[in-house]
Amino acid sequence: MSVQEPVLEIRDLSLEFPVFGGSVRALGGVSLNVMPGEIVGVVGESGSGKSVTAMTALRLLAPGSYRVTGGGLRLCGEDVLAASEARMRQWRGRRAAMIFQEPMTALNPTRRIGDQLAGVLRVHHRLSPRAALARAAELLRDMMIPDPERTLRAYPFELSGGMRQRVMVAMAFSCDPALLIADEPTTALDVTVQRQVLQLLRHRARERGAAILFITHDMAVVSQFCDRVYVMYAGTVVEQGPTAQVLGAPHHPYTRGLLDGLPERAAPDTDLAAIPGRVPDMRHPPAGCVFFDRCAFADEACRRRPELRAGAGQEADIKAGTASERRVACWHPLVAASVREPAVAPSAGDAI
Ligand SMILES: Nc1ncnc2c1ncn2[C@@H]1O[C@H](COP(=O)(O)OP(=O)(O)OP(=O)(O)O)[C@@H](O)[C@H]1O
Repeated sequence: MSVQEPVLEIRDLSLEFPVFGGSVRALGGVSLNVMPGEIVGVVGESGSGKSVTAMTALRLLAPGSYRVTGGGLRLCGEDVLAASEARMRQWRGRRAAMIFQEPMTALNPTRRIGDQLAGVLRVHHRLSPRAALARAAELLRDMMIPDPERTLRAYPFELSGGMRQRVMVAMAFSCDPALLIADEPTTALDVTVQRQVLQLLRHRARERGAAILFITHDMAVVSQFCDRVYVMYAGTVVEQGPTAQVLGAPHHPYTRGLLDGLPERAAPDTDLAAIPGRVPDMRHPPAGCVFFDRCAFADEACRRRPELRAGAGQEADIKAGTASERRVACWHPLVAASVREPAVAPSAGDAI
């Protein structure tokens, strides 16, 4: 793999789940890439397709439960959809490792932490039991776990949520992957512990030169943690770009809606803004803009599907090569639309 090649490259991926009487379109032409060492966020409400994107990168969805209807993806330059299952087993952990939200479901409750961590190390690095345990202790120390030897002797239920998540991160790093895929890794933790785990995760990734694909519904976490961000809605990317640009001046009304829901953006003593309406039923995906039903600026033009393109004022940046893939899928991006009145006033009673 060359230095310039993405560790993960998803191109126009469409995927559906067959369900009784039809199918659910989970992804409708998603393109996304992660360069070596980058921390890339994927943010959106529940049901927007974040987890399906993450799971597909490692082909972790149950075989036979889904259909890829278009596009493809490459991990470290090689085709994930065409790879054999034996090849995928080699890639999982080594090329990309997954960190899940709830470590209790990923860790075996009946085995000590040391056995589980050393087990992974022995398989992947062919270490002796003694050397594997020593390496496991080192990995825990790297994650700032006090008294690693004691933690190695513990069962998962004996550890706090924050410690279990640190163990999961240590395990994810055990095979030195080029990419970590973290699906809501700290959602179950309180804010202080969440921050500690994220800082450690980022520090370790930077140290090892690993990239992170970070799945979350939390814009605040994206702003603290990610270099670039993809905003997903109803199985599509509606906006993408460097985090500071996207969060500093969102072009898509949906991104703006997510940001307006942040506590620090709300005026004191007011309710948090919520985006009116609900995500479309993806058994019958909308033909035009996926955000049509909930968008205050939607008009007749929006009955056609907008492609991802450079936002208003970006053309010069693109020519100069400084646009860093800033894109928005909207017929009325907010830079232009902010001077207009909404076409339809959102109904407050419909808030989710
Ligand atoms: N096994 C499945 N069968 C049918 N539909 C599914 C299945 N898994 C996911 N979906 C559908 O695919 C779409 C995308 O789901 P996905 O889990 O990726 O969303 P998400 O953004 O990760 O949401 P959350 O934050 O709640 O996990 C949703 O419409 C979901 O209902």
